[in-house]
Amino acid sequence: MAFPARHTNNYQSELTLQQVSQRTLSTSPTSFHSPPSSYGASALTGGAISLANAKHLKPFATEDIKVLLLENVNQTGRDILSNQGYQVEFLKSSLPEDQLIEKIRDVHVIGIRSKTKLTARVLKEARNLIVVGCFCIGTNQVDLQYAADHGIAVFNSPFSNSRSVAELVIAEIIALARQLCDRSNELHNGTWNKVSSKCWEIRGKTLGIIGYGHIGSQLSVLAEAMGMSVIFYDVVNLMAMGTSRQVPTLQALLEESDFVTCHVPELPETKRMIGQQQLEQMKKGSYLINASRGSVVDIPALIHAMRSGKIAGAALDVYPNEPAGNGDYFNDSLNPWASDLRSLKNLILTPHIGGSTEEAQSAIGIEVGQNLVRYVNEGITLGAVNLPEVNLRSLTMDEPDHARVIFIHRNVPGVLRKVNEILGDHNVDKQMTDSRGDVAYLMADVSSVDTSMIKDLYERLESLSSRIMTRILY
Ligand SMILES: NC(=O)C1=CN([C@@H]2O[C@H](COP(=O)(O)OP(=O)(O)OC[C@H]3O[C@@H](n4cnc5c(N)ncnc54)[C@H](O)[C@@H]3O)[C@@H](O)[C@H]2O)C=CC1
Ligand SMILES: O=C(O)C(=O)COP(=O)(O)O
Repeated sequence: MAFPARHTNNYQSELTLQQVSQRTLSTSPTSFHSPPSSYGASALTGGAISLANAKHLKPFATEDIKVLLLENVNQTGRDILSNQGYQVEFLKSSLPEDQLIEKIRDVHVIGIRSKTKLTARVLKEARNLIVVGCFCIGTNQVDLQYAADHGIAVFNSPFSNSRSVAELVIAEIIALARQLCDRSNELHNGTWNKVSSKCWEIRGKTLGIIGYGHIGSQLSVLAEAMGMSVIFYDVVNLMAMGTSRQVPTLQALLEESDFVTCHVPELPETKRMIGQQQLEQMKKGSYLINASRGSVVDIPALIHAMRSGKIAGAALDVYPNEPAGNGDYFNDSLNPWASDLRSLKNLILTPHIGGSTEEAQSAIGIEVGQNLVRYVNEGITLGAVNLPEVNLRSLTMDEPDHARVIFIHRNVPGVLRKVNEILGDHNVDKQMTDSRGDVAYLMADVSSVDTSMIKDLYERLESLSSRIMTRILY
């Protein structure tokens, strides 16, 4: 159980420390809860330690843990969280900011995908939040620094949908080269238009990959298997897969490629990295694909390059503004150039479906769901994208009077001395601490503690000026 889940300065202004402690104590069973039989030990321990008699730590009464899942998170993830006894609210779409703020006030855990923007303004209202699960790859939608500074861990699924994106891009390369979508649309409208002019095989053509990470490198292998030559540009020196080749500059890639595809994260440096100048550097009659983030390509510049014939076709899966849910939304009020895009030939427009396959969504649900449970119940931050990664081996059932102390604090000199003075009255079995930038994460297992000692430990840790968040699991 956690003692208590979280209270920040905001929270403190509503409930005094004592009220928080009393409330948590009164609702907190001090005894060990057996995990539901449907739930495997490896999920709880993250597989790090598979002791047959591992003691599964729990936050305060698990039914008090409130989870909000937005954007149609997969059933696998929903089941993992529900099976813990948490209260899970599930919504199919994202929420407008005002509704999000209302909902986020109460929850300890929020699960989102790429649409929900967890800005500082939203997170400021999330006074009970301890963890965010991004059930996707990208984490650009979350203010990661604000979250870290307030002790909110953020997890994602770094590669569960990479293959799905790579396969979509392969499909798009062939579809663009053969003007497949135009032919299909024409025939849907009753027009037979059998042409070969400017339709190509992809064999022997050069694919230029911008960003050679999980998706880019996977795509490289698939493209070579179909006879393409692959070059890539990345800010990091990377091992080339197969016979692909890293080029030194973006310009070199653009000048040499028949197909250019973007697989970089959204960063200040990647914002409009494909603009008018870069489109001019591309070969005449080449193709552009963007399934990374909508901010990476300057769309008005692309429209111009396609109208002029410089770019023979393009595929876009992502846009600067995307609607919160499904419906009739792709119009000029969402993005001012939407109708211009819709009028272009050989332009494939897809609604951010790169990672939308059964396989990817199911795997992401499991991975992020397990990470969330492991963090809530055991405080383990392995895989967190904004906090130091800290793990401790599980407590065992032979250690009934143990508690796990988690102290997230500002990384300033002298904190460990003070923490150890507080823990020093107890037997500290094991302790691990690490820092990431300004934030440090300490986890310690202490033995021979009863509830009143835990309350005392909690209050003394909370009184340290460096404290960001204290949780005690037992
Ligand atoms: N359309 C969709 O449904 C999906 C879109 N994505 C997007 O794709 C992006 C890439 O995904 P992964 O390959 O998994 O990421 P990754 O982190 O494995 O790889 C990104 C690569 O980009 C490189 N990079 C960063 N800044 C760069 C720059 N300025 N110039 C050149 N290279 C740069 C990095 O060094 C890294 O090698 C994600 O961040 C996400 O935004 C991811 C999954 C699904
Ligand atoms: O994984 C990502 O970063 C994606 O862009 C996919 O996002 P989604 O889960 O489809 O909202």
